[in-house]
Amino acid sequence: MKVLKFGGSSVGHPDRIRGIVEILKGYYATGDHFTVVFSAFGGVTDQLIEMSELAEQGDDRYGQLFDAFSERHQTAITTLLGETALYRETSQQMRRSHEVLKNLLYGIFLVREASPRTMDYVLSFGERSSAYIISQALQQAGVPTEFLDARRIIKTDKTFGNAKVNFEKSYQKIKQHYVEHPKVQVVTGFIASAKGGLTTTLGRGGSDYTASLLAAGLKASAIEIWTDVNGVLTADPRRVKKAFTIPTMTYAEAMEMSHFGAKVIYPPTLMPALQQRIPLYIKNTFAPEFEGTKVSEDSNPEGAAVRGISSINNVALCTVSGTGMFGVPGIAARIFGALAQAGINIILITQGSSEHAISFAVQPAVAEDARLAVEAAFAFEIERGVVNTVKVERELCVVAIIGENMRYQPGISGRLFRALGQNGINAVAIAQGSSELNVSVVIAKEDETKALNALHESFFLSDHKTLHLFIVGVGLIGGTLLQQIQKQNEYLRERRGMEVKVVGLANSKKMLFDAEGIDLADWKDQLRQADTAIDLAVFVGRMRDLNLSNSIFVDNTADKKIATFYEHILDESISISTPNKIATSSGYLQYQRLKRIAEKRGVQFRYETNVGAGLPVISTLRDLIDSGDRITKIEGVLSGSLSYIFNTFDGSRPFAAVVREAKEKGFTEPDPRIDLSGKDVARKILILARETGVALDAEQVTIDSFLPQEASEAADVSAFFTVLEERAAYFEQLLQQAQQEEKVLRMIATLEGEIATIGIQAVGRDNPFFTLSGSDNMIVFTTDRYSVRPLVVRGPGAGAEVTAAGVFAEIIQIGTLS
Ligand SMILES: NC(=O)C1=CN([C@@H]2O[C@H](COP(=O)(O)OP(=O)(O)OC[C@H]3O[C@@H](n4cnc5c(N)ncnc54)[C@H](O)[C@@H]3O)[C@@H](O)[C@H]2O)C=CC1
Ligand SMILES: N[C@@H](CC=O)C(=O)O
Ligand code: NA
Repeated sequence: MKVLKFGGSSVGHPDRIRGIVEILKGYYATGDHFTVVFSAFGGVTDQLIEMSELAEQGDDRYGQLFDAFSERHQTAITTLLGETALYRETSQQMRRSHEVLKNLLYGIFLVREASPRTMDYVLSFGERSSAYIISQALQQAGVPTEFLDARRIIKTDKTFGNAKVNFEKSYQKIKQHYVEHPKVQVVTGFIASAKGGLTTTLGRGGSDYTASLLAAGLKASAIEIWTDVNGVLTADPRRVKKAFTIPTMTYAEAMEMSHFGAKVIYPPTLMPALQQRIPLYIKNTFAPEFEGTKVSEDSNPEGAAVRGISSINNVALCTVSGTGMFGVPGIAARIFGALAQAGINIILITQGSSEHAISFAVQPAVAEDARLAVEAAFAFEIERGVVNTVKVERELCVVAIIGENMRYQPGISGRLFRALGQNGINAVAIAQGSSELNVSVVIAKEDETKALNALHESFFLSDHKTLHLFIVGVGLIGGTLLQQIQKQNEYLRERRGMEVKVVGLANSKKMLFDAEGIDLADWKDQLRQADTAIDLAVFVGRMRDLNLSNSIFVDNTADKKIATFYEHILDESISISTPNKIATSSGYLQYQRLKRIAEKRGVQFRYETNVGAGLPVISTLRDLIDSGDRITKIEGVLSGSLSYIFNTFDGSRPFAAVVREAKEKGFTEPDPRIDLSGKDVARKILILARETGVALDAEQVTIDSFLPQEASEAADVSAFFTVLEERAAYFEQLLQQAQQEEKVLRMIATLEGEIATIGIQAVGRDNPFFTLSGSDNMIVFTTDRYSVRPLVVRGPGAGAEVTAAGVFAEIIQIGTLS
């Protein structure tokens, strides 16, 4: 024998009931014995409460609600039974029953009173109507059924609203009834009766309770709870989009999950069945073929350590502290005694072993009462200053990981706190029961969704991670990056288990957000049509408010302003990847501060493309230093555009034309004067110096400019090109001089000790920089270990594809680390 229960919205509408009839027909066809429990049609219990309240207040609008109630059931009968004899019988029977309810409501209206006893009777009409109608529909579908009013078999005391079951008597009646009634019994959930035939109800989760009592009384082989979701999920799917069904879990785990508000089952009411170890299946009426969740006592120590993640979304944390608490027995008893006396339920308790403070979480609504109760209990100590007044912190929530197997696996808490820490979520209080069934952490309420997602990703989807990108600047590099992401997303998803979503995008005019990810196929149109003007402060505010896990800010501009927001962004625990050199090459103190904040917040501040574009220059330098090498000299051709210009300028075209070409090819900075003046190279050698630990500032880099003075002083880019054109002969002369000596021109940067210099040099065949071509960069590291033959990094050091790819790779690295 199996006990099935259908409830909530799965009995909300005749169409859905038809689905249930189909499921039950299937059961009947297999020849298995079963009985089925129904709760009232979705929303009906609340409507009955509302009618009674109106009637009690003398408000005759209760009549309209009653009419709607009656109509709803008649419509269900018509829809389910059509024009048949059974329809007429059912409809009439229902009218007779509802007439009683109508009179009852009128009685309440007259005496202006709805006692708990009366209310239980009123509420019984919900289950009695639904179970009766469905039993008739099943009969019509060929399943021989009988409607069973559970008041006949479940006996309770007279605690109306939440009656206590007389198990012995109920089990006996259940057994007897089922022996005498071989047809499929269609049972009303939630209701029972007390001595004298008085109607009672079973309290929260009442219909589950009915099913559980039947299962225990009948020694059933299984209970199936049919609802409107795919079993118990790893997390609340409204908050965690990637939550999935937990295929098996233990009773204890199911109880923990439900305590935290996974509303699928209400285990306290399932106790009778659980005590007899009857397995429980949670299934979806809308997807009957789906396996759902099996809850049983089988635990599998080999299985996943964490089964589910849950939260309580609003708590207040009260802390009692003071010097008078250390080593004094009875303090905890007094605190919790006072709270018990005030009728306050405690959600979580923590005390550090210094015994200096005890914290407990309660519902915010009772926090003030809790404070008063404890302060009254400790009035004497508070007056003497040995116990402090109670500190109440609000706007908090509790997130918890749940699983029986946690106790077998070390490292679970480490993972928990790493996931929270990397997302900038501060743990206010921590509690873990010694059963290790759950680890609970109190955090800020605003971080709840982010925390749930971060934890879910960390424990269930370690091979499935979503990165949330906020990209500012969609020029050459930014635009190419978006193209690369769009092209590579499928590979990353399938091969690396990584989803890269661009959730914020801005150019110099507009900004655009979509937490689900902006469609990269037409980001240009979307940005053009966006109605929000770019405002960086607002952009940063939105990043914070969206509060998404694994958020990364990508600055693809050359703008100074944006760099001023970096500190704030890192402080919000958002990582940064940028090709923009402004932040790293401005004041040394700011550079240091950014690194410190990133470290403090456990996020990444990365800028590999600042030097050598996509070439691994900064990472190589870091590897050398981290592994204990000492840098003695760095020499390099660090400008892609100058490299290209000198490799291309052969006298056949004017110098200005070659510079223009370098700009068109995307090698120069948005303002090419920055490259030609040596400023860009100066920034790069400065960054390398800083990475080696030399605290240089820009003024300390000596630049030996090769530009004629008028070019250096040109007011804007167009004036600059005019000067380059006018001074064509000057550049030709530079070239000829080099050519006469069979040399080539190179802009070379050098760092030796604390001295950084930059200058143009004519180099011959014996010089390693001689052979460079295209936009090549070449960085030569001389170190203690690489002293005779230095370590060399060489390759294209500018250009859209290689630079964007460098940024993209860095984004993936950040994602892998987080
Ligand atoms: N082009 C290259 O080969 C390399 C470039 N970089 C760096 O990459 C960055 C971007 O360079 P490109 O893409 O070549 O320049 P770009 O001029 O093509 O793109 C920059 C974009 O940023 C936008 N922008 C400027 N200020 C903005 C603001 N406040 N808000 C929103 N958008 C803003 C501009 O409108 C422009 O579309 C620069 O910092 C550059 O130094 C780094 C390595 C190599
Ligand atoms: N404009 C730069 C691009 C890379 O940072 C260069 O020419 O090297
Ligand atoms: Na690089």
